[in-house]
Amino acid sequence: MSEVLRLAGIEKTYNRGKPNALTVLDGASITLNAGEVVALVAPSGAGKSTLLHIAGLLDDADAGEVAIGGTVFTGASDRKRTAARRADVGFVYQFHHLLPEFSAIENVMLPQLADGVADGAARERAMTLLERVGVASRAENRPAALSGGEQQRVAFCRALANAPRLLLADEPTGNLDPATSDTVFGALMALVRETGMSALIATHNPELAARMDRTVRLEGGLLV
Ligand SMILES: Nc1ncnc2c1ncn2[C@@H]1O[C@H](COP(=O)(O)OP(=O)(O)OP(=O)(O)O)[C@@H](O)[C@H]1O
Repeated sequence: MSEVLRLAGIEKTYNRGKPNALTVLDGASITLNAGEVVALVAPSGAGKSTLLHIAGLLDDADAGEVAIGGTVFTGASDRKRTAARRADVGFVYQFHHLLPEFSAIENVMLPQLADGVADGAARERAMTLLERVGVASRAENRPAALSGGEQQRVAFCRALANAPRLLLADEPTGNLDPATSDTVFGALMALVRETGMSALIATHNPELAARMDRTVRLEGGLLV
């Protein structure tokens, strides 16, 4: 099976060499194969966000190897990392981070336009994604006019707009009430399964974790 993400022996210490140095990752390793959806569980402050940022080439590890689609990015130039991030990785955060001055559909079109997709094609793909998660009727509204669950669904569509092979999500429904979280998470999982992408999804919710293929726990800087 083809490998989509490999983290090998990742180490990260904040404030390295200072009295307040804090080692967050101390040899964390994981491999995600194509189509695999993995729950990342950890106590607050254990380093989930740090790990996801390193996996998504947003932050550098002190040691260890990050490979996406079999290409190793350790020591790669910023240009190469940015290109890989744009082409291969979709991010979803606890808060949607949609651009407030653009409509829902424009938010989903923007990453495609930045990638050189023509306006018409970008609009069509955005609409298809919004339909799949049940928010097509709100496409022309700005984020402020949408409910929290709707905003988060639009954020999922934006993360998947460029058909990345890897989705990294940090408590993607952590901001929603339990019932909404359950439905909105279902919409995300349906999209992920349909596209066959791999995903690493941080969650505190054991019920959501149980809906993924397996769970890894971040403990003492290691993934177990
Ligand atoms: N830039 C930074 N400089 C110094 N310390 C940091 C920095 N970023 C994070 N930390 C610390 O590293 C630890 C891990 O942070 P991180 O955000 O990765 O945890 P987390 O598991 O995502 O937490 P939560 O579930 O609460 O969001 C925390 O103790 C945090 O205070």
